[in-house]
Amino acid sequence: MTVNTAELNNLEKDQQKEEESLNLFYSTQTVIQKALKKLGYTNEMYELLKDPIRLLTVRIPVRMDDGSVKVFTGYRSQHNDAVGPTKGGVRFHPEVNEEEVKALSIWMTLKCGITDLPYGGGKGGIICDPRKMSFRELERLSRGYVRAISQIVGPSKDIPAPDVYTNSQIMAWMMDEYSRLREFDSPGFITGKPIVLGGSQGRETATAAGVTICIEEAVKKKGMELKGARVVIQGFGNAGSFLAKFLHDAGAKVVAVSDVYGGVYDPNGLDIDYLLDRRDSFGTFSQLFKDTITNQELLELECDILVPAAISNQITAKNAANIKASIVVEAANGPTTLEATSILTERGVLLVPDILASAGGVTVSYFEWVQNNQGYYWSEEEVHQKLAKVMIDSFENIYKTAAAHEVDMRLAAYMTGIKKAAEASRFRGWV
Ligand SMILES: NC(=O)C1=CN([C@@H]2O[C@H](COP(=O)(O)OP(=O)(O)OC[C@H]3O[C@@H](n4cnc5c(N)ncnc54)[C@H](O)[C@@H]3O)[C@@H](O)[C@H]2O)C=CC1
Ligand SMILES: O=C(O)CCC(=O)C(=O)O
Repeated sequence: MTVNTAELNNLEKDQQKEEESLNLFYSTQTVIQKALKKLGYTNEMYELLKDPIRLLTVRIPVRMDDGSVKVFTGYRSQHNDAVGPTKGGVRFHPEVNEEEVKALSIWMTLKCGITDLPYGGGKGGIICDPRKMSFRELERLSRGYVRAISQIVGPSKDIPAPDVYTNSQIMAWMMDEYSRLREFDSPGFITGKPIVLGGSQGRETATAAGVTICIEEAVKKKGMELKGARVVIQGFGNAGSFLAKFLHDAGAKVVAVSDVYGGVYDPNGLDIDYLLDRRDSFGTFSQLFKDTITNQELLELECDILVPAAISNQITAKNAANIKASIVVEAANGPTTLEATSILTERGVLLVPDILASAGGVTVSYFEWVQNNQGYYWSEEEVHQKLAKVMIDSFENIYKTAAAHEVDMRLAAYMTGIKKAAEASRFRGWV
């Protein structure tokens, strides 16, 4: 078969388009530009907000248990600090890269804007596979990361938190290392800590609680009932596992859940308590089962509500037409590409975007930081009531913005989220 030059050019263009749609940073910039334009800002504002103001790349030498030294690469990206200190999680994952961390830090600005928190966005990551490291190696890596980024972080500069494959133990080591460096106790340096070290009630389940509230609101908008609704969840870590529990307890039928290796499916509903009991600290359980499905099969299952709660780029132009759910709620950061967003929206699927749906985590992180600053701690009930108000108000605001501007929920969320950073930058005279 011969292919002529025009066909080759088209093939290259198609390939480029596909690559672009999977590039989180590029697609984020595209939506930021649209949102700023809709809000009437000049291109200068876009020039300021299209990139993080600061990105630090660090090399972290770690003595491994066998005596050898391994050098890890890490990042901390600070998108915009016009509103206040930057805030966002740290991810430990083999696929962490600079572009991803930059995009994630922009999304943190948007989440903080949507929920009206006094922060800009930050995010960090280390290229590593914590599943293949010992407890002590992880401790040395966590402490090394804090020493490497210590100049640009702090309780009123940039406040880290947990994200993929990091947890309250890692936050505790990081807080301890920072406190040692500064020679005073600094609980407000990081959130997502164990309760005994100044962690907040409800932070561990906050992301899932926020997603649950968004699902309740979305179900109402669609005129559906949560009780009996069939739910599929991709990912069974911090976000996915607690979400499965909350929805199961609310009477929904969780028919499938998955981890990195695959998923389990039962059209009659899964035994969520059993799965919670069997998962490990990395949100892994599926290897205990013989009869599993792939993550791709899971996304396309018959269901009413689909929640991607694992990693990015899961719903793409290739599978968006096969998604059966009428509500998709993004617990993960960046699980749906822009092309897939258009396909789902055109098909009438209600898509609740990541920067709204997963904002419960940073909201309760803010509550944790406030409690650390005032040295007075709230009950779980108080935290939950405050979180519910923030999530319901944010959902309603974005739903109304989408209707008023006749745009999808993602663009409406970007418009709402970017406004605060843009206005703060304008008042400071930066643009
Ligand atoms: N933990 C938090 O407070 C927040 C988390 N998120 C987002 O939620 C998502 C999940 O985060 P966590 O639950 O904290 O992480 P986690 O590390 O606790 O769990 C991750 C889950 O995803 C699964 N997974 C990993 N790679 C996968 C792949 N290639 N395909 C399918 N499943 C895969 C893992 O097996 C595990 O079940 C991420 O996108 C994260 O950025 C968003 C806001 C806050
Ligand atoms: O809790 C936080 O500060 C940040 C959580 C986070 O990294 C996220 O929402 O993606």
